[in-house]
Amino acid sequence: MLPSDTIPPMKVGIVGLPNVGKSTLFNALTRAGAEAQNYPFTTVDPNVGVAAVPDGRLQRLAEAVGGVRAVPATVEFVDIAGLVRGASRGEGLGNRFLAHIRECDAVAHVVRCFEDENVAHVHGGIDPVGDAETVNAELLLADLATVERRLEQASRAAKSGDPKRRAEAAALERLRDHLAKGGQARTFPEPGEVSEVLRTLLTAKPTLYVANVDEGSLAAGNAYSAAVEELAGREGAGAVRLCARLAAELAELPAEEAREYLGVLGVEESGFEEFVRAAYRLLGLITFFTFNERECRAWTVREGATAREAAGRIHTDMERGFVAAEVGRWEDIVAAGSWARAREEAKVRREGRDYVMRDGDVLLVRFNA
Ligand SMILES: Nc1ncnc2c1ncn2[C@@H]1O[C@H](COP(=O)(O)OP(=O)(O)OP(=O)(O)O)[C@@H](O)[C@H]1O
Ligand SMILES: [Mg+2]
Repeated sequence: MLPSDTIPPMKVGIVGLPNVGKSTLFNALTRAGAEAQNYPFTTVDPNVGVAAVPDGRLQRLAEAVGGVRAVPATVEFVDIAGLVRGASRGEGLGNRFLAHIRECDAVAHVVRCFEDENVAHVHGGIDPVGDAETVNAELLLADLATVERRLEQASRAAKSGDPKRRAEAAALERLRDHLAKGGQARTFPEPGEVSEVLRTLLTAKPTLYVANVDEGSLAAGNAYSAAVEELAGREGAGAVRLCARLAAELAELPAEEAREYLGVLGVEESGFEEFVRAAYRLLGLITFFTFNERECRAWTVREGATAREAAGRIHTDMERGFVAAEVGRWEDIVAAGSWARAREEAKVRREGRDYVMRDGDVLLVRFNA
């Protein structure tokens, strides 16, 4: 039986100006030890790493189903080189990183919200909204160029008089005007008309702003992070607050020590757990669980996935030979203390292939190999 490695992992690209903390965040996420240094352009080739999705339910479920090993779901992160003004014209490392962003399913946009005179800022002062706009302007210009090219092709095709082609050209024209006025593709009001080109646009990607604050501002935020949250609200993007440096340091400590340190700062988490969860929500992903006598595992599927599709996440053979599924809720299994007990209590249902999975479902697949 082959694992279903045909399904690409969800990929989140980490973008932002140089020296704002992207690689530091990446390290915290993946503990991959990507080089984080106090000078711009430390990162030239994107680092790709896999992060476990923090999920407090998993450990409890693993205990209930027999005290087995807990295996978390994962998301892939790509640490992309710092973006500078002129990138859309190929300045700095221009086109290279625009291409890297294009390959991602979502974008985490890191903005500097910490003051530290030892860390150079590429444009002088701390100005997270201005920084974000600099990066966004480059992404927008790149998108505008893409749409202009498509519009040119569509206009030529529309000369034939084919009404479908003409409608397409008209929609592209409206999209171009939207971008030219500074609107991100994400907020274009008629996405249905241009869905194909939208898939290739950088500003159409689900975006999460990451306000990278100093340790002391983690609990309550600061004026910079508040401004970033407001910006995100205006743009239909998400926002989280974290301290990348702290998260990276804590990733190196034993769990108990890390918890104590966070307690001193008055927070439960360094913000990085919330970041992964927010990225997950942003992508419209949900988690389901499976278990056997060796391990209890969390899996990722898109919202709306059916039981059969979920089975395909585990093994292509399970999808192909799918017969039925037994489905329980994680909290019922934990409350019952075991799967067998939950079944006795009628907390486990039999479902067919078209059952729509819910976040927190525990799935046992019956299939013909
Ligand atoms: N929250 C924070 N508070 C203080 N310093 C921080 C914080 N986050 C990151 N730093 C520091 O900022 C510097 C730059 O970080 P990092 O190398 O991660 O930036 P980068 O965005 O990846 O830069 P580049 O675009 O050059 O690759 C490092 O010295 C790092 O320790
Ligand atoms: Mg870097």
